[in-house]
Amino acid sequence: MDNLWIWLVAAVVAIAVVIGVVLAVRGRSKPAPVETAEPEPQVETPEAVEAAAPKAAPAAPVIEAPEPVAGRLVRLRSRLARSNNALGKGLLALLASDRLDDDVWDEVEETLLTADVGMADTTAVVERLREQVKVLGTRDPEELRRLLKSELTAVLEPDLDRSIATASPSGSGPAVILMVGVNGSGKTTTCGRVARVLVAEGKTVVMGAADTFRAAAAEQLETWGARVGAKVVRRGEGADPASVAFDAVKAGADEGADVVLVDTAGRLQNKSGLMDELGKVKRVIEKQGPVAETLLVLDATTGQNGLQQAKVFGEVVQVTGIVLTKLDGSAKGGIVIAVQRQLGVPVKLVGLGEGPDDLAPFEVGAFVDALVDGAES
Ligand SMILES: Nc1nc2c(ncn2[C@@H]2O[C@H](COP(=O)(O)OP(=O)(O)OP(=O)(O)O)[C@@H](O)[C@H]2O)c(=O)[nH]1
Repeated sequence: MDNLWIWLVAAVVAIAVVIGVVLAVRGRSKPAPVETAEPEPQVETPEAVEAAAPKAAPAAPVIEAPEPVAGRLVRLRSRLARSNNALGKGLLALLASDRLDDDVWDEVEETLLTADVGMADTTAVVERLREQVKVLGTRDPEELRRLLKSELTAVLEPDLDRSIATASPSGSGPAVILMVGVNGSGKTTTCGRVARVLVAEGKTVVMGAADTFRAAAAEQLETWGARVGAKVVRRGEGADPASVAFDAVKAGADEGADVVLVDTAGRLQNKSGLMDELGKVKRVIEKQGPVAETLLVLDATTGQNGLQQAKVFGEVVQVTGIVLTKLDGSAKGGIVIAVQRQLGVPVKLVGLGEGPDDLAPFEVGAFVDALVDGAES
């Protein structure tokens, strides 16, 4: 019996040992526990950081929407009136004098001349006014105001076509608009502002930076292009302006653009060189088709001086419209009358500030109102 107990105990111990061994072996073959320790810090190079950073999509250029074009002159009237109040007020004060004698009429004439109206138109306006006042025998201020406005309106030829051509005269291909004028007059700014309006009207526009004389001009145009959503064709500084203009027109034609705006250089240090260059730009463009519009950009603050320079341009390229810039900075609104009359070309656009929407279609009625009535409505 004793032996039986000994054997039983031995058997239990043996079984326990076997089970222990089996469990120990299993335990060792278990997968190692997942390590939770922090990974070794790695040295990050700027390149690695850049590569690891999520790639941001290139920011789409923000295309700006311009203010409506219609009625801009009325909206910007205070800019005009600010510098021209003297003309209207001065004239009306004179006309309201107790006695309208020769001296007063001489003063009326002088006021118009000081406002840069120019000799021929001043004489014409004064003569007609004198006659009307005499015939009507009126001294009523409102009637005099009406007469003055009507005479100024007449010399500004309100029936001239002031639209900007946006169709090619040949009927196919883009309408090419050439921007000419002395440097600093505002050609590049005008290109950008016109493009801005055209794009907003749903037209596709290509701009050619044919002012290769001044590198900043091409950059300025490119900035405008990005803002308004218009492609800009440019070459390096000193490139042949005519070839840039040609390439811009070709790009416009290839892409089916509606309008190609060509910005040109305007330095006058070497007048004959400049004019030769301008003539060549036009000729080269015309190998692909006629120019739809040649806009002469004039700085209103240069007065009669600017007019002389403008005439030189007219001898080389056939100017079809005038853009009179910086009218906000000129106290001589009468220059509009002189420019149009002496160049025989309509003023189509006027610049009344440096802002992107400060270029207004010229409207005779709104202009004369602002000139005579000043800032009051
Ligand atoms: N106050 C005012 N400034 C204007 C107007 N139009 C243009 N300017 C400013 O005139 C300066 C010259 O304008 P640009 O467009 O560079 O002249 P540009 O004719 O292209 O000059 P170049 O490239 O040197 O031939 C800029 O500072 C414009 O902002 C305007 O109607 N009113």
